[in-house]
Amino acid sequence: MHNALDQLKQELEAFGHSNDRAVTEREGRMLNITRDTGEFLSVLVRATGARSILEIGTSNGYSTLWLAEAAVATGGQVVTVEYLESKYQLAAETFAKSGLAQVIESHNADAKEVLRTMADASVDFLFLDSERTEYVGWFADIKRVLINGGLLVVDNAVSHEQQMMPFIGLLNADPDFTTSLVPVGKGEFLATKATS
Ligand SMILES: C[S@@+](CC[C@H](N)C(=O)[O-])C[C@H]1O[C@@H](n2cnc3c(N)ncnc32)[C@H](O)[C@@H]1O
Repeated sequence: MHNALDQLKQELEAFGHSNDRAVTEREGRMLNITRDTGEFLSVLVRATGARSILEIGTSNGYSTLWLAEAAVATGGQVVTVEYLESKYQLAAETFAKSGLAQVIESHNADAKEVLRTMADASVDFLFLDSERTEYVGWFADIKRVLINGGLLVVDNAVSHEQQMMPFIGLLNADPDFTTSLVPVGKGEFLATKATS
């Protein structure tokens, strides 16, 4: 374990917990993934050898650190998207301290627009942790940008089961996806694309 990086992760965990306890308004909350989800993402990126990694929902960059650390191991790159300027700036500070900035491309943009302009089959690994009510509308582009054999991981599949149902229903009903719900953290829904 890289000590300075782990120290930064621990600081962000402590900040996220205290901030989110004190702040009620959603835009001011960090809503970070849990540490075990970070570990799980790290294993998945390494095991799949993913190089082109897209994260939707940066917040202050905590989950990005786990993805970027694994991307170093695979020789990959993480593109991360956050539409709130304030959180994009917080994430920039996180990345500058992380020693991982060289593998992170951070965008202050609406994920819908980023997805719309991305090339077909350009993403190996997509981590989706954003505005859940938007996911159904993004489904066609998510499917289009994933490579054959690519992996989609969606956070909050257990913590927000009802809200996630329409999107998970789409993935489960699509014969091009093989899916699994994993009870790690807030519930990670995995969908791998394999079109013939
Ligand atoms: C749950 S938080 C992400 C937490 C982050 N993945 C982590 O674990 O550190 C969701 C983030 O998605 C952002 N977001 C919501 N809708 C978005 C959109 N349409 N495009 C880009 N970002 C969006 C929110 O501003 C928020 O910061």
